[in-house]
Amino acid sequence: MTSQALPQPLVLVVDDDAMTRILVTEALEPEGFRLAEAVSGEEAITSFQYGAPDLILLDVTMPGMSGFECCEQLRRLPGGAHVPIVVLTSNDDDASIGQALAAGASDFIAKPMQWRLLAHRMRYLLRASRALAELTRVQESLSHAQALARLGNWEYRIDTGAGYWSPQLLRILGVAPDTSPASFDRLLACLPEDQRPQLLDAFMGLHAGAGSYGLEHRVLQPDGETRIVFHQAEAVYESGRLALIRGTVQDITERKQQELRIEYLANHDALTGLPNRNLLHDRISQAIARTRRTGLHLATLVLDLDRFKFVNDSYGHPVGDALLQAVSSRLKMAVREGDTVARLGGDEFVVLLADLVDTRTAEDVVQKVLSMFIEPFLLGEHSLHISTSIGVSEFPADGDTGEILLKTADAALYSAKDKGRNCYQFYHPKMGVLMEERADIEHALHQALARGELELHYQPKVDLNGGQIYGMEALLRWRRPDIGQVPPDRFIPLAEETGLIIPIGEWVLRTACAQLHAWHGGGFPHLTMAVNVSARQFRQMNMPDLVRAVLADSGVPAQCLELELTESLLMQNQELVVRDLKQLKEIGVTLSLDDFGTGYSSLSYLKQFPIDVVKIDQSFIRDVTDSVDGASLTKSIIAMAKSLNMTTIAEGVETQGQLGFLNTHRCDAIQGYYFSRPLAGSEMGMLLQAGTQLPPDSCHAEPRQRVLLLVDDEQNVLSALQRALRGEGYRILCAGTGQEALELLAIHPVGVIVSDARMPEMAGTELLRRVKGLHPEIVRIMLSGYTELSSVTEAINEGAVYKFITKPWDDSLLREHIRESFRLHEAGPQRLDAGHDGAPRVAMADGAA
Ligand SMILES: Nc1nc2c(ncn2[C@@H]2O[C@H](COP(=O)(O)O[C@H]3[C@@H](O)[C@H](n4cnc5c(=O)[nH]c(N)nc54)O[C@@H]3COP(=O)(O)O)[C@@H](O)[C@H]2O)c(=O)[nH]1
Repeated sequence: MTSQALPQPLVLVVDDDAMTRILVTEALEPEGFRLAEAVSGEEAITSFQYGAPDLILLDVTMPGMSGFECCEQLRRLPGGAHVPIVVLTSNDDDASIGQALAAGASDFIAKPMQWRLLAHRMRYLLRASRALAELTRVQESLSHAQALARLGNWEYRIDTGAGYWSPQLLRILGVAPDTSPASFDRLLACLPEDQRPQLLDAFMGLHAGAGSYGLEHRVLQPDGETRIVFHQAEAVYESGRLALIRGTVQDITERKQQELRIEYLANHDALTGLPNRNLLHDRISQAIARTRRTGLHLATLVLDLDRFKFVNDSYGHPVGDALLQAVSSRLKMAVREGDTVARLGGDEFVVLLADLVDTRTAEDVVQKVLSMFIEPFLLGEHSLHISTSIGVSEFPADGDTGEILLKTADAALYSAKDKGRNCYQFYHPKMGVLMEERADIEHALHQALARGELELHYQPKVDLNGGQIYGMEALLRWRRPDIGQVPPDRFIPLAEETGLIIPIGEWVLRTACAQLHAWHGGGFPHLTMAVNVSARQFRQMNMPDLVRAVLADSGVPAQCLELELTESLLMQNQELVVRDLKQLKEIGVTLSLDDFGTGYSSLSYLKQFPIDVVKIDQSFIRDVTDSVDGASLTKSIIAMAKSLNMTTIAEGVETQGQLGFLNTHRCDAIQGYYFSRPLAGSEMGMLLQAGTQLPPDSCHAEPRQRVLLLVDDEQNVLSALQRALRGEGYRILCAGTGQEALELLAIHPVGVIVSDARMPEMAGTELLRRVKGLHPEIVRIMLSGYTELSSVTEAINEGAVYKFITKPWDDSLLREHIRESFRLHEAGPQRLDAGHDGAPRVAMADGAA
């Protein structure tokens, strides 16, 4: 801003002498000043409060209030501290000058005044006053800024040794303002001892020619508090010589603490406080570097808790978290101070063992780590037995970087898990190949379903009460192009891990039900289909909803679908599992427990679940003929299952001896290579058509009860037939109409039907035609008088009627024909069809053929 732009300055002239006031006015007004007048000190005070003059000319000798007193009062008024006050004194009155300056005057002018110079003097004073005001403002604002930035500054003059510390620096150092010299030594003394050499070196560096320094250090305040500061200083040269060193000290404690917290969080696991993956990688790199130098050994242990998921699911996440914390404490106890225990996430921990004398020591520590899991973990009211599996890799044999060491230890962990729980495994190169294979399978599995590479095979289940196939188990197969069949054990766990089990599991259920529906329609209406559902699959899918939808879409009756569940499934979150299993039972499906005996559950534990069938695991069956344990365990499973109203099926039956054992001990059914391996759908169809069954001497002594259906609209005929057949051991069902007969056939495993020819609504011929279509395996016998022979002949020729018995019948012949028909039925469908092409099949049961 230029001087012209400034408003005209207002000068207050305070003098009891009118002449002086006039002369001042005449000297200043033409020079651009405005003038105000006061004739006394009192008037000057009032005038100042109202007029806010820019400058005051004050006579010292006035009646009433003296100029000195007036000056003092003006200084105390708001806005009066900085206004320039020029006192008018006599030329030789040195005492008054001193007194006026002491009273706060800014300057003095001796009378008589040089009027010509007065305006210049006034302007100069005003400029000086403004500069002073600006300087004060800048100082205040700097002081505020320094306080805000927690930034103090200091100066040190080399020639005089004089120094200056700003108030903010004093605050940072925790030092009260005092008269002690603001020397560099005193500043140095504010640092903790261990950090003083660092600052001293930097300071000496300035003396030696370095232009500046900047360093971070701590200061120790007298009350013991430590602050962290960023300290900068520079050398100032005058005439080529070092004259001054000045510096700033900024308190960065809070920022530093935040940085440290952020750094901590970035490097540690929040739940356990253990180093995380980030920090672990650093530690491994350091350990590798040290091992290279020392020639000692380094081992990396990767641990995974066994059944941690089960703990989380069953007891909830707070218990899971507490378990992880307890595990981290035990792991720290198992290793030395310098070793690292880290958590990579979930239930995966890493222990880094550095400076080992040899591999044996690593093995000893691994054993020690395992032993840390012997005692149960006490978490609130829970006492949990938890074990861990450990994979171990060593530097440099198994990898020369942290990444590779973790990868190889991971491969070893997989192998340890494969071996079973609670064990460890050192890395071997062939495990790396397995890991790569795993990654490859995972990649290909993503496309397998869409590319139609999955298929189902079916393994028959055979009823030991008669030896017939009553159902089958669907077993998933993956035919990888160029590679061939991948066993389900190799890809189902991966499908579970990746979530692919959801679409794959649905595909299995739909495909199995569609195939079953086709077989039902193809003459095997009582077949059942078992589908495997793993624990993870059950958890990830809404099984009741899916089963409802698939049954509705496929048209398969619920009773014909069986779900094979695993024990681990029942050990999951019990409430939810029981709820879903109950829903499945309401739908009507059969629930069976797969691989029974391999898990932890006892049969009595199973009572709480709505399980219908127990599948005895093949590991027991393998031993039944040559191991007392295998035999007695299998016998007790069969006995206990029966006592709980569950049926039993033995899986993995491979030999006649095993079959004989199971038959003798009344196992209900068998499945295994002895009868048939899992077959492709078409092969299974052929096996069904062939009516393959176990030889009668391999089955229970009494064959399955024969079911006979009698159909006649006359009750007395039905009664007479029942009387004639009493004692034959049949289960006899009776129907009064064709419709009623069809309904009974849908529900019961009827082997032979005997129907009257002449009935209202549906004639016997029509009924047997329909039975042929719906249940071709049932042997159909017509009961009729000679008069209906012509209509019956047609049905006979169509194959709808297998035998024709005339009324009135001969009881003993009737019994013989029906026995023969049952034998035919039990021989299987191909025997029934054998008589189709021209062979005589009409028998006259009254003696007529
Ligand atoms: N969740 C799903 N799991 C499935 C599905 N399909 C199969 N599986 C499970 O994979 C495991 C391995 O199955 P697989 O290789 O098919 O082996 C089965 C039979 O082939 C085999 N078996 C049958 N009889 C014998 C025999 O006499 N000896 C012998 N050594 N092995 C035999 O046993 C397996 C049958 O297992 P199980 O289910 O326990 O009855 C297996 O755990 C399958 O459950 C699927 O669609 N979903």
